[in-house]
Order: sequence, then C-alpha cells, then structure tokens
Amino acid sequence: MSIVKVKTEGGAYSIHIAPNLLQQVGTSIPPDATSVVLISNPTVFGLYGKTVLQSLEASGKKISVFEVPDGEAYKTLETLNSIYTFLLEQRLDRRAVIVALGGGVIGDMCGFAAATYMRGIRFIQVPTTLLAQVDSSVGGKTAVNHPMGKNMIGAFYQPIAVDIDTTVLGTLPEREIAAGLAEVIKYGLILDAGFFDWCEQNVASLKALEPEAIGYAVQRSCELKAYVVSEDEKETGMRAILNLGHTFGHAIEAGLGFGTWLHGEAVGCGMVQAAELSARVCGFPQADVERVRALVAAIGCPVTAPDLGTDKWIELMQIDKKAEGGKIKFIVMPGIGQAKSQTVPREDLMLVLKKTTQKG
Ligand SMILES: NC(=O)c1ccc[n+]([C@@H]2O[C@H](COP(=O)([O-])OP(=O)(O)OC[C@H]3O[C@@H](n4cnc5c(N)ncnc54)[C@H](O)[C@@H]3O)[C@@H](O)[C@H]2O)c1
Ligand SMILES: O=C(O)C(=O)C[C@@H](O)[C@H](O)[C@H](O)COP(=O)(O)O
Ligand SMILES: [Zn+2]
Repeated sequence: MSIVKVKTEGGAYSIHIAPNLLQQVGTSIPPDATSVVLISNPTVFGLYGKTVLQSLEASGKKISVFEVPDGEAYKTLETLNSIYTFLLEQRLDRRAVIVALGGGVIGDMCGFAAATYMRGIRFIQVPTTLLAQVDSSVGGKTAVNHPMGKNMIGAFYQPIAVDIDTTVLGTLPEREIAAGLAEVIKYGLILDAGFFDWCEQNVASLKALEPEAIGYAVQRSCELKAYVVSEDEKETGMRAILNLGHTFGHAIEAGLGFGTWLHGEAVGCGMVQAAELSARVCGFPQADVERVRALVAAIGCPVTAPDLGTDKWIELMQIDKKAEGGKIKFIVMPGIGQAKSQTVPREDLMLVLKKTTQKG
C-alpha cells in the first residue's frame, strides 16, 4: 500500500492507495465512532456496496446506508437536504462518521453534509472514479452547485481518511476515465513538467488502466495535490493553481446545464483554452499549446468549447470564486510545470474565446 500524508490546520490524514482496499475500509473507522452511515448512489452501491458493508460491519459499529440519485444534476441543496433528513431520522449524533462511497459528486456532497450536520461530524472519502481518486477526495473542498454557478455553496472541511482502491476503476465507462485523466494532466501542467512528459509517453497505458501506469498516476497526483493543500488549505494563494482550466470549464458545465459535459471533460477543454490564453498573456510557447491540445484530445476529452455566446461566457466566468471586484482571474502558465493567477486584458480573452469555441 502507498500512503500519502496531508497536513492542514483543518486536519491531518492519510491517503491510502492500494488494489482491493475496499475490503479494509472498516479499519479506517475511529474506535470512538458511535455509528457509521454509508452514503452512495445506486450505480456504485450496486457494484461495491456489499464489499464495503462487509468491511464496515467488522468494525462492530451500527451501520446505516443512504443512496442519493446518480449524477451531477443531483449535486444540489435538495439532495443535501435529503441527506440531513436521513441523518436526523437515524438519530445520528456528533460521533457518527459518514463514509462517502462514489465519485466526486458523492464525495463533495457528503463532505459538505459532514461539515454542516450538527456543525461538523467526521467523514471518510472512498473515491471510486479516477477523477475522485486523483483530485476531489483530497484537500477538503466540499460543495453543492447552485443553478447560477458551480460549487457555489460549500466549505473547506477535511476528511479523516481517504481510502483509494484502484481496482474499482475497472468498471468505469471510458468517458469517465478520460474525464479523470484531464485532472491528472493538470498536475503536470501546473507543477511537474516531467510528469506531463510521462503522461504524454504513457497515454495508451493510462487509457487502458494498466495497473502500473494508473497506480503511478494516482499516487503522483495525490502527492502533488497533498503538497498544494498542505501549503494553502483555504486557497488564499497558491492553491488557486489547482483551478487551471476551471474558469472556462465551470462556465461550460453551468452554461450547458450540469451533467451535459462531465466536469473532467470541461476541465480538459478549459485547459486548452487556458493554454491559448497563456500564450497571449505570459509567453507560453505556441508549440506547448499544441502539446496540451494533442494530449487532451489523446485522452478522449473535447478540445473545442461549445459556443455559449460571448455575453454568457463572460457572465458565467464573472461568477467564478476567484473573481475579485467583478474582475475575472485566470490560472495561466508561463511554461509547462508553472502556473500563476492573474487578470487578463479583455481583448485577449475575446480572441481566445473566438479561437477555441465551435463556430455556430
Ligand atoms: N472537491 C474537489 O476538490 C473536486 C475536484 C475535482 C472535481 N470535483 C467535483 O467532482 C465531481 C465530478 O466527479 P466524478 O467525475 O467522479 O463524477 P461522478 O461522481 O458523477 O461519477 C461519475 C459516474 O461514474 C459512476 N461511478 C463511480 N464510480 C464508479 C465505478 N467504480 N464504476 C462504474 N461507475 C462508477 C458514478 O455513479 C457516476 O455515474 C464534480 O461535481 C466536480 O465539481 C471536486
Ligand atoms: O482542490 C482544488 O482547489 C481545486 O480547485 C480542484 C478542482 O479540480 C476542483 O474541480 C474544485 O472543486 C474546483 O474548485 P472551485 O473552488 O472552483 O469550485
Ligand atoms: Zn476539477
């Protein structure tokens, strides 16, 4: 098993990474827990619920299960409220522990439920998508969407453990693998040029989920994310680089309706747009823009953005959480492996939108 440590003011915890780890999730339940609530969706619970339940039962705690509907369209305050109602009906107290079994939607929503139920109970992330294993389960960003914008209602709230079973990736649809790989590439682009090169060289093995390649990608991604969030838990500075491609990507998700494009697909395309913007505002070489475009296409994510209309693009990007005083901030790259946050001239943004969106 590989272990990656996260150390923040909000909590220190370990990320455990290993094949077949679902069978050991019960060992992450703290001895003083009064009960455990397993939250999942019908897709994931149908595949892995039994294994996780067996492992949790070994902890000797009272276990209850709650399923929420599957999909980004259900990452809402309404679904969150159904979780609160379940927790209250079960009479769960402050020493109850939530286990979030699923992708980023389940993890983000359970994290926010844990952050707010009785002002905070403990939770464990058991991420089952590639995207959740390399990104959303780590670092404590928890949230639900608002119709006006992505992840607008949430909190920074750290899990007490992250248990990653890489075997479960075997049942993921191809499109979800591509979406997860987009966030993997992101780490290379913002922090580690050597890792970006490695992703280029191993793209076929990654797409095929070859155990050695995917295991390394999960571990390296977790190491890089753990480093960033341990430096800047609440995004007062450096953590913003994890948002590369997200100002564009979140606008695509909200603009088309949550769930139309997968989050990772929107981020993949958004990183191509961010690369084009970087070429205009901070000297990112055009040859590297083409490397980003080629790799995003190679993993199977879109590289051309939908035409939302300029006014809609701007309106949606202005609501981004990085915006200050109505000014949109973008994560841009002076080079592969380097990233920073800055405002950009409107004419550069317009030219990038023109170049990267589908012509009606
Ligand atoms: N908190 C963060 O730091 C952070 C980071 C990145 C993304 N996110 C959020 O994560 C969400 C996207 O997460 P996601 O890509 O995991 O999507 P998701 O949670 O919707 O999961 C994708 C699909 O895969 C299914 N699934 C999950 N595990 C499976 C498995 N092993 N086999 C077969 N099917 C499986 C799910 O039921 C779902 O239908 C977005 O809401 C995004 O905003 C959060
Ligand atoms: O952990 C972070 O910080 C990230 O930005 C990771 C992103 O991949 C993730 O999609 C995050 O939820 C976006 O954050 P938001 O603050 O823009 O909602
Ligand atoms: Zn993301």
